[in-house]
Formats: sequence, structure tokens, C-alpha cells
Amino acid sequence: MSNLEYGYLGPPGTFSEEAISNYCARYGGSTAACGSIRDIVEAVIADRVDLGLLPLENSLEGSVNLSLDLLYQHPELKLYREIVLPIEQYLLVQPGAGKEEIEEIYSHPQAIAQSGDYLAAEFKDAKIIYTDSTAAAAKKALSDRKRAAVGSIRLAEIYKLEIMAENLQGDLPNATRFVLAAKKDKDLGANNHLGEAAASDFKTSIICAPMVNEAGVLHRILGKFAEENIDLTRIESRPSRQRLGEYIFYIDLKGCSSDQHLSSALEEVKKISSYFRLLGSYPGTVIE
Ligand SMILES: O=C(O)C(=O)C[C@]1(C(=O)O)C=C[C@@H](O)C=C1
Repeated sequence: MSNLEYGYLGPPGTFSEEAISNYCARYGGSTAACGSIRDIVEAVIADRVDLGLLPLENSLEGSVNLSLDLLYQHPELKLYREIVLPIEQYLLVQPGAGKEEIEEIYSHPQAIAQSGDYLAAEFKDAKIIYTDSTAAAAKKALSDRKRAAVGSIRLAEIYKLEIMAENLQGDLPNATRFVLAAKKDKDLGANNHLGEAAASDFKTSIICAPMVNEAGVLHRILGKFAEENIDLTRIESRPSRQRLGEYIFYIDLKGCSSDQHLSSALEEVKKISSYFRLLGSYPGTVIE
């Protein structure tokens, strides 16, 4: 078992904590709660933890933009593993509080968005207040019976809250994909389990920006992967922050960067990019 320390979005009771606790139960290691996604990245950079767990995307709501932006802003970071966690949202209140008493609903923006249809139908007059995490929302609900929190069932037990409603995301499949990131030059030890998986289960993530902003550039980049028969699992754009209308692309691909076909496609993409960064090749862990 490994003795690595993992920073995650706390306090205890978040989905992030569930994901990393599950991972550590399987592979060893300890956890450290951080107050925000920025704090996780700072803790990794300052060597206060070995790796940080960043939420990257959700099956209903898409990207966690802050995580994408922080990965771009910190070229010293590398991705080591993906963890996918199924998500179920609950509405939690002070014991005994009635539905008609609820005036404010607290949660992380992703959790609020995943429960959007339910909240619009059942609490259309309630004020929605965003928090840094679902567990921070539970703490808010604890102190006032007119408040409710959206989050995991574990929050009910940890913070002694009552479940007012369950399955807020409806029947749609809800899962969040996290990544473990560390400094590239960090010595993670030999027995870290991070690379454990069948080679076929690897994914590779890159960030790139086209050399010129003209018709067909994205087509040319994607064509390089098609030529080598590489399965592209996700593409996301974010503003380059240099000029209005200029974007950088986050691309996830099946395979490992050392595979012959993927490595030649990456070399070709590098040639036609003004910015290119290999975020890493990593295996995944799916939590049931
Ligand atoms: O607030 C939490 O519980 C988190 O772990 C963060 C987070 C996210 O950023 O997406 C993680 C999973 C869920 O999608 C909702 C919130």
C-alpha cells in the first residue's frame, strides 16, 4: 500500500472525499482536506500534499472550468490517474424542518446544476446560494431551519441532517470524473499504485492551441488523430485569455503517449500548434 498524501476538496462529506477515500481504501495513502479547488492546487505546488484530486467533468453538467484553467496555468502539473464516481444528490435539512419553511438552498454550483430541474419545480421561490463545496452547504443548513443543502447522503450522517428529498438529478446517469495531479518532478516513490491498470485502460490528455486562427485548423488537428485511428473521448475549449475569440483546446484520447500510433499523432499535432502540452497518460479507477 502507498503512503502518499492526497489533497481533496473538503470538508469531510464532499463527493471529492468519497472518491479519494474509496481510492485510498484500495491503494493506501492518507488524505488532507482543502477549502477550495485553488487551495488543492496550491497545496500540491507547495509540496504540502503529494497529489491533488481535481473534479474535471460531470456527465450532466460538463466541465469544471476552474480545474481546467488551473491545469493550464500550472505547467508544472501532470495527471497521474482518473477516478470516476457515481453521484446522487439529496436535499438535506435540519431534523424536523418542513418543506414550506425552506427559503434558502445552499450548494456547490455543480450540485445545484445537477439538481436544476428538481429545484425549479419544487422550490421555485427559494434563494439559491453557492458554496465552495456540498459539505460547506451542509454546515450552512445545520445552523438554520429555513436552509436546505444539496449533496451526498453521507452529509446526512456526518452533519446530522434529515433527508427531505432524494434522487434530485432524476433518472439521468450522473457521474463525476476526477483526476489526480502532482508536480511533474515529484518523487512519488516506487510503490505508489498510480500506474496500475491494463495498458488498454489508459487515457492521454493534452492542451493545444492552433498556430493560426483560420478556417479548418481544428479539423487539421483532429484529422491527425483520425489518421492514426485514435479514439478521441472528449474535446473542450476554453478562452486563451489573450484575445477575444481565441481558444485553447483540451483533448482526451484513448491510449498511452508511448503507444506508437498515439505518439506519432501527438508529434504531428505539436508541429501545427502554437501551444502544446501533454498533461499526462494515466489509467482510470471507476467506483461502483
Ligand atoms: O462539493 C463537492 O462535494 C465536491 O466534491 C465537488 C463536486 C464538483 O466540483 O463537481 C464534485 C462532484 C459533484 O459533481 C459535485 C461537486
